[in-house]
Amino acid sequence: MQGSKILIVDESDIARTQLEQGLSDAGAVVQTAASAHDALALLPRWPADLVVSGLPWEVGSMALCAGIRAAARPPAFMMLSPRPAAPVAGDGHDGGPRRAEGAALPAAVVQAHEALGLSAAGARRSSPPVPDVLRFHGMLGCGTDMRALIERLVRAARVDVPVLLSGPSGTGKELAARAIHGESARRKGPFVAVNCGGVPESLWESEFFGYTAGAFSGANRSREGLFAAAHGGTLFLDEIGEMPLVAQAKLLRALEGGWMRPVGAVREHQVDVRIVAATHRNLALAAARGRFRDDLLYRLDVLTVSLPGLAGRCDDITVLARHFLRACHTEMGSAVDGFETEALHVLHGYAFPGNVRELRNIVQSAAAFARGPRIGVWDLPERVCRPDGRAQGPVACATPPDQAGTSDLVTLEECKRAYVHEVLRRVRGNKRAAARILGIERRTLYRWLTPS
Ligand SMILES: Nc1ncnc2c1ncn2[C@@H]1O[C@H](COP(=O)(O)OP(=O)(O)OP(=O)(O)O)[C@@H](O)[C@H]1O
Repeated sequence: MQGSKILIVDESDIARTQLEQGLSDAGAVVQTAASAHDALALLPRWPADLVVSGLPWEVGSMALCAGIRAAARPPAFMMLSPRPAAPVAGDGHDGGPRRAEGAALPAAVVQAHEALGLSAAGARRSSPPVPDVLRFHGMLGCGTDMRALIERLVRAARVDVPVLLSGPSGTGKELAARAIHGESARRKGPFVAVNCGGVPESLWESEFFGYTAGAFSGANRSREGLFAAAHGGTLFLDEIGEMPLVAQAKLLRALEGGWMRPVGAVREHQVDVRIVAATHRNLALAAARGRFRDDLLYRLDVLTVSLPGLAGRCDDITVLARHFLRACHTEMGSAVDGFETEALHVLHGYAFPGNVRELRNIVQSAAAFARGPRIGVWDLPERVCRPDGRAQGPVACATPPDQAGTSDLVTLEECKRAYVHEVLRRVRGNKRAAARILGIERRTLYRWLTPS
């Protein structure tokens, strides 16, 4: 029932209200109509998973049923048996099917809904469709951008020259480097990764080139460096923009022909290593400012592959969120098995400054704290729902300079949505309580929550 879209059609206000409240409490998203005509007018705009009709067969239900069957994607149809006539003294049972009344009516619909196996279908239909998923050496995504990225990585893997991966933090640069290695002729050789920003300048040479016994005090034994460890394979230099200038000069020498000399050694060794480097910085700008060597940049910048930020890539967000949730099943034993449509909607609008890594963390935390079987808006971290967490759309990017300082302002509609989500989050998804706080009817809240 959770997330299923149900349209109730009944001429009686009382019956509609009873059903609406009972089914909403059971987790369904409910709309109502008083006649077959109104219902058929609503359905193209609001595709329901199930239509529940309390109209008599000849006066309404037959027309409704015929209209639904003509739809491109007909919802399931459930007809309530006729309302009992006014009781007649001494008439205990008329022999026909008895219609549940009062609180028993919604419960009977929920039961029938489940018996008909509509739950899963309903939930599936109310979520966005799953786009075709592309997988490449542990990378997931969909659409033309992902296809183009895979093609570029495959082409980069085929030629044995340095590759420079650029993109904001958490976009999958290390994953892409592993993919290039795994797809290349060097795949049987080692893949050695190092974060250049994490190696102190004083240790750089011994870390990368190794040292001989007695090269310095404490060097009792010789030790091979990262270049030697990557011989025959790929050396991944993450955050190369953070490398000290002195180290850059030494790296350049090693890249020219693969020659390097361990600290304390007399002779140079030649190693066969392919370099894949990554950065979140603009290296050309860093070079222009004298913080990165031009000649090293030219040497590295033979093939470049840029990885895009996650914000606004709705299909990828859906695919990745589901992928990380599946991982939570296996790694954390989480029983949460999906997302409320609205939660995905909120994720689609979030700016994701930490990109895919942040999405993974958000899903893990939501799965750990979720109260229901599916992740709802109220399970997402607060920052994701706040207006200042929203991705800046093309309109904001196009803000003219004389309006500088206003690009973080959102529309009234965005502000309303964010506030509604915040209220829902605080009341842990209780829509009755949220509607009370917002001062609106529950059906208005449902309408706001239904993506147009
Ligand atoms: N396309 C993707 N499919 C699946 N997982 C991904 C994808 N992109 C990134 N990830 C996951 O996101 C996390 C961050 O990825 P990764 O470390 O490769 O990013 P990065 O760009 O190298 O980050 P940084 O610049 O901070 O080092 C990892 O857990 C990675 O598995």
